[in-house]
Amino acid sequence: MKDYSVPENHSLNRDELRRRKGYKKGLQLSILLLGEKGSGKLTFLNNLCGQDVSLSDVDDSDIAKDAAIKNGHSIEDTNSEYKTAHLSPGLKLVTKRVYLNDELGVPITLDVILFPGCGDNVDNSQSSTVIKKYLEQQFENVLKEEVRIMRNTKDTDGRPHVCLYFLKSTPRGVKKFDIELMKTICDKVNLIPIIPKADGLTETELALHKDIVRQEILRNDILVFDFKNDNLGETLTLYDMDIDSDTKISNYSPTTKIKDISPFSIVCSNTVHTNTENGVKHIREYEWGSLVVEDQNTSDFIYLKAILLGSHLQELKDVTNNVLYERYRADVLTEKNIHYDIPSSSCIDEGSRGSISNVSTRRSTPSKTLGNLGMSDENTYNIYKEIDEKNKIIENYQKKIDSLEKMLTSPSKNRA
Ligand SMILES: Nc1nc2c(ncn2[C@@H]2O[C@H](COP(=O)(O)OP(=O)(O)OP(=O)(O)O)[C@@H](O)[C@H]2O)c(=O)[nH]1
Repeated sequence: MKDYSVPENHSLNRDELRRRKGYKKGLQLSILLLGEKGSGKLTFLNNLCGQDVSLSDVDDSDIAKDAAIKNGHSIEDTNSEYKTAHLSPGLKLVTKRVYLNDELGVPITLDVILFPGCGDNVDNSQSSTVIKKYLEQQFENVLKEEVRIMRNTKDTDGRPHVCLYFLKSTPRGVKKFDIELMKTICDKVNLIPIIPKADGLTETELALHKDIVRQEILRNDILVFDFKNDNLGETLTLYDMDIDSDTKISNYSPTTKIKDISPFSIVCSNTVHTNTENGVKHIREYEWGSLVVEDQNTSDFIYLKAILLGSHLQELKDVTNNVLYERYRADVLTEKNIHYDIPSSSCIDEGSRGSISNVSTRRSTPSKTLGNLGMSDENTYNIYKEIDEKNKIIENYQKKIDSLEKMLTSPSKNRA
């Protein structure tokens, strides 16, 4: 497995780093934000995007809604009333597409998915199931599209590439509901736990809460996105930033491993401060003074932003597609008794590293077709039937083309 940490004697320039991380291609990211009401999701989103992301003007063409509704679950899609999720019990689904002008001049399309009401109801027992089904539905959509002759994977791909899970600090540690939900979805989406509103905690409390979250994650076998040996220096270089060495109490250095600072503790704010020198900054004001959200010593916010929109954007997508989806795909096809060859050697390319190791699922030519399917599996049967029919049509056309070609190559014979 490749080690992406920067060797001590070689500092990568920006171009090399961009190439390594595939920074230039595929700058679209889908983010799922989970966490109880008031945990700071929307404020974080505003700060991440550098703009006011209003969720009240969500348009109907949003990516996730159809899949969830088709799935037959009681997700009530909502636009303007998501703020009242607590009044009308249930789980809602809100999606939003935001266009970002990335600071390095590369535009990014951010698809945001939220489930207002998640964890806020008196009875939350259905939330985990619904969200899991929703994620599976996204995988299923891609799988169905893949076997079609005329594929349109771009428009049917609603898979979130990362789930930021907001874990508010409580005197009793992490809530049982949050643990259960993280456990349920962690093999379907790259999970990154977040401690929001870190300004409400003293340094000791924050360290303790980080520790508790880490322990709960380990104890409950929750798979979180694995940053391997990636370090902050590399991540910040991509954002044309260095570790702020001027500051009095910087806990981090360029060689600090990202995995060592997770879960990310963040401070966010909706108060915007614009000045010509530093551009748009967000300020959190207190009686005793103010904090700049984007400052490195305020919280882990700026590191998280650089990771999501820079250094790890492509990797989050690669792991979603090559690890999480491939595993789902292998599971589904095995369950449906479709004997695809699954070689024992791993095919996850070197760049596609992630939280789930030991996944060895390679797509290869199907070794069996229609005749091998269990007839009870109507859906799969229909898909393959459709393929067979389309293949026949193509064969007929091919025959016609062949005979036309023959006519053209021997005109004299035909004329005679
Ligand atoms: N002190 C402090 N307050 C914060 C922080 N982030 C957000 N808030 C405040 O917390 C409140 C709730 O924030 P939201 O961003 O609306 O939270 P949310 O999770 O989107 O809530 P819902 O939309 O109701 O699900 C707002 O008043 C924010 O200003 C933070 O880092 N520190």
